[in-house]
Amino acid sequence: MTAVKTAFDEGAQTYDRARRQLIPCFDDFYGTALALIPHQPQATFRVLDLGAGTGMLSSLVAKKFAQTRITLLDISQEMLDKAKERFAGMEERLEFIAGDYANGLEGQFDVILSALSIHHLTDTQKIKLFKNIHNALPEGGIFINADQILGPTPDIEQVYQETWLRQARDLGVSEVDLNAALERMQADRMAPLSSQLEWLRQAGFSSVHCWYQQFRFAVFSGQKGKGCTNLPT
Ligand SMILES: C[S@@+](CC[C@H](N)C(=O)[O-])C[C@H]1O[C@@H](n2cnc3c(N)ncnc32)[C@H](O)[C@@H]1O
Repeated sequence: MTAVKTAFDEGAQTYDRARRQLIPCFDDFYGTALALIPHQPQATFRVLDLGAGTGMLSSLVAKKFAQTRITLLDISQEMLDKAKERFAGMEERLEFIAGDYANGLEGQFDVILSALSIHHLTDTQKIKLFKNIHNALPEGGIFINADQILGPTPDIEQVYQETWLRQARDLGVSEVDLNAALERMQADRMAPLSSQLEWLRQAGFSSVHCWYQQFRFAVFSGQKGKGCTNLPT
């Protein structure tokens, strides 16, 4: 995990500026994750954002759900420091924890979500994390993961990678930001979507489903208990 921490500590200052180019489907990707949260805008509930980084996803949650308490967990203190700047004035609703979620989770949450982070774990660590997430949720609680996935075959993986590079360049990403992203991606441990959905089922989740995919980018979830409780219809 040291390589991941170092990569994000070093990239924290410039991380935000190329997000919309590096995630060509930005609005649908984050928007789907947000739409899956099974609560009314005025509801009070607890959210844990795994690998929250500079708070991109948490900020969307905080804006849509004005009463939530959000815990931002990240291994990089530098990324969390940028998140603190983003949330200046809202601190009473937020908790910032510097730590490695592969080492276990503390506390109970109604919604656990993550964006572009869990692909840094090995498969064994992902399987363990999914179990720990299930344990940290109440009945009806939901886990939502918006992440990069590995192509299920080498030729499909090549299409994912080439499509991503072309789309990012078409959107005008600078070579500096693209190279920084490619450098960070050296530490990626992506897994195919089908494996991850199976690991969620094995961890005890129901209604395990991928709700959105655009080549490399997928949004999938599982609920604890009966499943599809209060999901948007
Ligand atoms: C690509 S950034 C995504 C940040 C944010 N979720 C977003 O959507 O912009 C990945 C983040 O995950 C964090 N991260 C990676 N592995 C982690 C781990 N095992 N424990 C905690 N944070 C981790 C990194 O430090 C980094 O801030």
